[in-house]
Amino acid sequence: MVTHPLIDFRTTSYGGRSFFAMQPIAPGIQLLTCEAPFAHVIYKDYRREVCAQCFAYAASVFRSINDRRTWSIRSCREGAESVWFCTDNCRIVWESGGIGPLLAEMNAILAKSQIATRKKAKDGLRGYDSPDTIFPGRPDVQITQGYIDKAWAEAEDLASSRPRLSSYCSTMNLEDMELEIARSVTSAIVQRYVFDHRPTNFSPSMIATLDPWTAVLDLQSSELSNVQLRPYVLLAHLRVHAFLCHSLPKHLRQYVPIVRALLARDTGNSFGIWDGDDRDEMLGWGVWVSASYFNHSCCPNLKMTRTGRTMRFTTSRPIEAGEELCISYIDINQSMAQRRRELEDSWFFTCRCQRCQSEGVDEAYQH
Ligand SMILES: C[S@@+](CC[C@H](N)C(=O)[O-])C[C@H]1O[C@@H](n2cnc3c(N)ncnc32)[C@H](O)[C@@H]1O
Repeated sequence: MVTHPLIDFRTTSYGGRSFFAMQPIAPGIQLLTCEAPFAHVIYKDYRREVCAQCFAYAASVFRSINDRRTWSIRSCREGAESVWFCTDNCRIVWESGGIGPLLAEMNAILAKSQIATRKKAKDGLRGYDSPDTIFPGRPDVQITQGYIDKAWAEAEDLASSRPRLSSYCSTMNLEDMELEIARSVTSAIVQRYVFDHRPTNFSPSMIATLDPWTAVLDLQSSELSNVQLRPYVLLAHLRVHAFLCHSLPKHLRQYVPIVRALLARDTGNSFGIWDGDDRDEMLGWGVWVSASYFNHSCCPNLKMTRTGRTMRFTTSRPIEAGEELCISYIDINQSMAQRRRELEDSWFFTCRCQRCQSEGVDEAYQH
């Protein structure tokens, strides 16, 4: 990981690894830049309104002109889905990067595959939608790591037999959100493929980090907490895995073993792709790998901004030597109880930041 010379990376006593200031740092200093997400998806409803290269949102740019909501510059290649851009320059950058055009082809394959299986599902055929026939246990069992491992072992076993997989998947009615998850995972697979087949004169401008996969595996997994809190997530992930094994072409299928590791990490490490600083609309999500090492604080000292695909982290106040460098994962203008609930429900941890600790002490004192 490439970081600023003023910052150090070490383990905290309360919440895994984090960044710290090695000396006093003035406000407005940019400490980390993450070029591009390793995995990302723009939601279906926004795809014509969000530039595929820089994520500019048409409705924000043309706010004063009510009828202009979609971009008009389009890449429309045979065998690939149509993709929209805010400028010709964005289209040219996207087309020259190698990842974009391959991803558009893969997304067209996924969309076709989903339409075919959905039609059969509507015709009354059953397939992958009866989890108990494939996966061990029942929804009312206590979910342990062993339970999840067993379910994944079953899913991998299923994927190893092409006829069984085709029979299950041929009538699978993938939910819209599952397809978004599949697209996000596919963006990581495509990026990994392009990285592995990069030419010797390769320029890393479109690739998230120089060794993206090792960095992703190093991120904290929240698989168990996520599935314990929302058991339906396990089935959704297993369905996405089966769908990708079934739908992706052979040269990308070899990367499907990364699906579980990625899904285990993306919930606790992804950032929303928002329309602007006011965060009115979330257009999709992405994983900017090294940005995921910032811990949360309800009194953060860093501001996070996105310009195009790039995430930047800048000091928002004077920082002392040794101070932890934190961003906020949530809206910090909420009460302590609301903040705590949101962090526990969406991020699976109890906040131990200084503000929560002092407000917690105050609260206990009042009772
Ligand atoms: C996005 S990761 C941050 C990097 C993480 N510390 C690591 O070692 O990979 C989020 C995780 O960090 C920990 N964490 C972040 N902020 C925290 C906080 N304010 N209080 C307690 N744990 C926190 C939690 O374990 C949470 O699931």
